[in-house]
Amino acid sequence: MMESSGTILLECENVVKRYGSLAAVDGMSLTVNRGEIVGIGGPNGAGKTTFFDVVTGVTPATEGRMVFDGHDISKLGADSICQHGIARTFQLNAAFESLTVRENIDVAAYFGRSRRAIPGLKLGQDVRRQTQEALAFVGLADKADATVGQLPVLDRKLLMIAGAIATRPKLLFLDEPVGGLNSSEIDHIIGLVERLKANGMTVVLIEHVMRFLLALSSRVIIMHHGKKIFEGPPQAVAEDPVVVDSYLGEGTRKRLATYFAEGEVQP
Ligand SMILES: Nc1ncnc2c1ncn2[C@@H]1O[C@H](COP(=O)(O)OP(=O)(O)OP(=O)(O)O)[C@@H](O)[C@H]1O
Repeated sequence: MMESSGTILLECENVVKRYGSLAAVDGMSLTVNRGEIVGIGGPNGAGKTTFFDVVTGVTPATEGRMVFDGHDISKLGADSICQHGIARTFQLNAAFESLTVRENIDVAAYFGRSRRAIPGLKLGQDVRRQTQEALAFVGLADKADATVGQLPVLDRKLLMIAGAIATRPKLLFLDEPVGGLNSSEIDHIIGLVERLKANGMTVVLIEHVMRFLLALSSRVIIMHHGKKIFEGPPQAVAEDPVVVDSYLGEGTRKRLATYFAEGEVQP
């Protein structure tokens, strides 16, 4: 079997990112298998977003090796990495405010999967189809002609996810996809990510909302000070004394224990 069709989609080995004397990411290794959802948690400043930035080429790694779908992407820039098939969303809304929903997704679909030497933005049928599919998938088709600046917060989150999936990625990175959302909006995004998984998407997500992280992830990683301090199934997160000490605290540990025991109380 060729490496590119094997089980492993992404392999990161000993990734380090230094900003001056600070090792924001300090020797992270991570393997992501096709079709799984991996969740990353950890306190503010743990290095989660920086890890995403390095893997998606937003900033170069100081050290380490990253292989995606059989290609060494360690030295590639963000555009090439996206064209290889990794897409991401950002913690804060990243969109062209004065363009419409459709126009924003067109831009992602146009630039996302092929190298465009002359950015003429002459949209072909393929781009239009990708945009339409992404809009329909996230449920924004009715708002395609709305200006982004007028959208409520949930729709903005959906827009970012639509932009990412319009590039037809093999791997989707979601950075705090439910930050700032209320409980029913969180449920809405849980449903959407479950549908992505059912459609074969591989997802790595960062989230502080434990209910979201634990409901979706088959494997959870907790980072602290740039390092992985825990990796295991969601049920084991709150059992880990180091995670409870450095991140969750005793109150959340108890809530999570009840959640897993009864499946009712929301952490
Ligand atoms: N461009 C940068 N220049 C200098 N330091 C940075 C830069 N980006 C991040 N850092 C630092 O790296 C560390 C890790 O930050 P990062 O944003 O990755 O943490 P995080 O785990 O994503 O936190 P949060 O949960 O608050 O989003 C922090 O100390 C941050 O101040």
